[in-house]
Amino acid sequence: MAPERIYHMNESIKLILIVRNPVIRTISDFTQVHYTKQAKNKTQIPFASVAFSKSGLLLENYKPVRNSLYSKHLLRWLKYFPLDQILIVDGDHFISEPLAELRRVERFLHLEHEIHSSQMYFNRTKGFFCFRHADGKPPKCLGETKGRSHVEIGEAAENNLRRQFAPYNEKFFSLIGHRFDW
Ligand SMILES: Nc1ncnc2c1ncn2[C@@H]1O[C@H](COP(=O)(O)OS(=O)(=O)O)[C@@H](OP(=O)(O)O)[C@H]1O
Repeated sequence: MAPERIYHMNESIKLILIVRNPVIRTISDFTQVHYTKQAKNKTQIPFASVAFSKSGLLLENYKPVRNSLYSKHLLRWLKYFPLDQILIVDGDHFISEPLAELRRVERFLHLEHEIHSSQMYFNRTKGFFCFRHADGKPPKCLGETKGRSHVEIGEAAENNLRRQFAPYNEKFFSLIGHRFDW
């Protein structure tokens, strides 16, 4: 639905897709669900019971899982847009070297380099890079719901996720002509 609508709005639009290791993305999403439930005093459900069937199969419709099946989503966009209109940003690399990924975004959009290395600094308390405005305004980190410690889902669940994401990852790599170390 969305790709078709956007295509009709502007078929030469440039799209940016940010991805990270889908296992970590799923746990990150589940962590978000966990804290939202906690804030509402709702019962927490263990990861394995919502993400896997009784026999251990990945439940592809569980949102944190579904949104991490990149090949499925990308295929829908590729029906309307060629790959060279889509920039794939490496979200894991963005965490450790944000400026390098931001430069790629600037190049893709044919923008001048507006962000300088002096504006990105590592905030030890946050454990992530934060941003200094050029005009001397106070520096800005992302909010406290970004970059929290993840809920422990256990090694077996992580391995199960890794194994069942693998074919989707392979499909994604072949669609984009590039591999990630997931
Ligand atoms: N500089 C900086 N500061 C804080 N967080 C950073 C930063 N760069 C990347 N990230 C990662 O961004 C993740 C949150 O982005 P999301 O796309 O999940 O946000 S959103 O909830 O969809 O709005 C968030 O995921 P979690 O660590 O799981 O919270 C971060 O790992």
